[in-house]
Amino acid sequence: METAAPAAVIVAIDGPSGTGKSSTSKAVAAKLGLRYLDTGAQYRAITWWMITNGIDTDDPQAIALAAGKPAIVSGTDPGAPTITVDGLDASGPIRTQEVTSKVSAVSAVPEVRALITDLQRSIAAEAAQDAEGIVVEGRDIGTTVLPDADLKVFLTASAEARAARRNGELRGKEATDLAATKEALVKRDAADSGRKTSPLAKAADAVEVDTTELTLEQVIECVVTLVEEKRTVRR
Ligand SMILES: Nc1ncnc2c1ncn2[C@@H]1O[C@H](COP(=O)(O)OP(=O)(O)O)[C@@H](O)[C@H]1O
Ligand SMILES: Nc1ccn([C@H]2C[C@H](O)[C@@H](COP(=O)(O)OP(=O)(O)O)O2)c(=O)n1
Repeated sequence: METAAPAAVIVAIDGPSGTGKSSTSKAVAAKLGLRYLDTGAQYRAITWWMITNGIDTDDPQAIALAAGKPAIVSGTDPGAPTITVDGLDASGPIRTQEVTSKVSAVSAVPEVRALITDLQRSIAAEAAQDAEGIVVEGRDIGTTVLPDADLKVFLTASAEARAARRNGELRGKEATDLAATKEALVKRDAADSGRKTSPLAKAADAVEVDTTELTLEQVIECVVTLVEEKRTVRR
């Protein structure tokens, strides 16, 4: 008797900055043969385009008018994720402090969210058709983008732990002051949680994992187990 191919699995991972979403999502997707989408990179990409095209990032109307202009393309291989804007590799420029400081304002504009949300849904639908599924990480994936995801995980960690992790990444490049990193991170979380349109929030049916005292490997293992449980139930 022929067995039907297992249905694709859709995993949503949300949480504040520095909780380990990107590292965990990439590793889980690689281990389980799934695709990977970093939605924060897409909001960073549109922010970078606004800055380089002279759009005032404090002017929501100007942002809304320009939102449809850049073509943002995400590559979803967890081993080598890519992001381009109008065909240009944006992976470096989207990580500057200038983009980080402006991304919350740009991503709060409803027209930006509508466009990027559509893009995210089409990437997830394609992965469900052509691959074994996808891990999508961000702020509103479980609540708004993919409310029917098979598994929703909400990662948390203390602000101190998150600031220390971020400083570990920045060391030797830009600022390394722990208090300043923590302040900037808390400010961004507050903006992302406080905006009107699909704020950073835990979905009611998400599994919350506090990563403060866990190693990255422990978090990855925890999420892999949760995905495998879902797959077993459905097979
Ligand atoms: N549980 C953990 N323990 C220690 N460091 C971690 C842990 N999870 C992630 N990190 C590190 O913290 C930094 C931020 O992680 P990242 O995955 O980019 O978080 P996010 O995507 O939530 O902003 C990275 O340098 C990563 O290696
Ligand atoms: N689904 C998402 C993902 C990110 N954003 C916005 C809000 C975040 O502060 C920025 C940047 O997200 P990103 O995940 O790259 O941020 P960090 O890796 O935590 O620094 O994008 C969003 O509004 N919705």
